[in-house]
Amino acid sequence: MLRTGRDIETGLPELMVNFVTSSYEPKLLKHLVEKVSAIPEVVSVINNVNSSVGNTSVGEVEYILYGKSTITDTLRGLKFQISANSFFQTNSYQAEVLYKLIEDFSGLKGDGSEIILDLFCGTGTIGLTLARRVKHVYGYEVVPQAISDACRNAELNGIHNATFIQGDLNKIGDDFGNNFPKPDIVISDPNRPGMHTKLIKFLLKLRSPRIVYVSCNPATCARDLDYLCHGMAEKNIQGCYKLKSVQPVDMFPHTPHIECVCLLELS
Ligand SMILES: C[S@@+](CC[C@H](N)C(=O)[O-])C[C@H]1O[C@@H](n2cnc3c(N)ncnc32)[C@H](O)[C@@H]1O
Repeated sequence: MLRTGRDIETGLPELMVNFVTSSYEPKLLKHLVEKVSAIPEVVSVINNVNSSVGNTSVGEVEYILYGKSTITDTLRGLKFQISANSFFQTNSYQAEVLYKLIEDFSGLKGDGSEIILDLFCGTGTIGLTLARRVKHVYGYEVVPQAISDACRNAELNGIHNATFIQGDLNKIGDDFGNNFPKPDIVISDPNRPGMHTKLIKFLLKLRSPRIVYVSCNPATCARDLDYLCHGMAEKNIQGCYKLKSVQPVDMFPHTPHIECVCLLELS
C-alpha cells in the first residue's frame, strides 16, 4: 500500500510504503526495502503482518523497516501525522473541499460556545479543523493508532480543546452519553457499513440540534437518514430529524464511488 502526504513546513512530498504480508520474513523483503528507501520521497517503509484470509491492509503486528512510523499531510492549514493503520482521506485535494462543506453545514456560531461530537473521527481531522471555532470537540474512533495520531495531531497544531476516545461505536452502552456534554453539532462519518442501530437509537435520544452525516456509501447513507428522519417502525422508534441538504463530493474521481455530506436538523 502506498500513501503520499506533504509536509506543511518543507512543502516536500512524503511517501509511505506499507508491505502487507501474511508472515514476518524481513530477509525476503530486504532487497526491496533497500530499493524503495533509496527513493528520496520515501520516508517510511512499514511491514504489516496479517495472517488472516482477506483483503484488509491492517496488520496484527506492525514493523518499521525504514524511516519513520508516520507520514505528514496538510489539510486546511493543519499538519497531520498519519500511521499506516489509521484512516486518512485518500484524496487530500478534494478533502479540502469536503471539510469546507462539513464546516459550512455545521453552521457554527463561531463564538467558541459550542460542543462538537465527532463520531468515527479517525486521526481527528474533521474535529481539529473545526476546533478553533468551538468550545470543545469530543472524537470517537475504534482504531487505537488513529486515536494516538489524533491526540498527537491536536498537540502538533496547538489545539487543547479536543478529546479523543478509543471505543467501538457498534457496542455503545446506555451510558454512552454520560461521557461528554450534550453536543450542539454531531458529525458522523462512518465507513461503508454505516451506523449501527445502537448508535442511531442513541442519536435519536440525544436530540442534538444538528447532525452532519458524511458517507462514502449512498446505500447505507439512505438507510441511516431514513431511520433518523422516520424512525424504525419495527422497533417502535420515532424519527425526529428533517433532511435539509445533501451535497455529493467527488472524492474518488474516475470511479463510480461518491461521498455525500448531509445536513439534518431537529424537526
Ligand atoms: C470514513 S473514515 C472517517 C475518518 C475521519 N472522519 C476522516 O475524515 O478522516 C471512518 C472511520 O471510522 C472508524 N470506524 C469504523 N468502525 C468503527 C466503529 N465500530 N467504531 C468506531 N469507529 C469506527 C474507522 O477506523 C475510520 O477511521
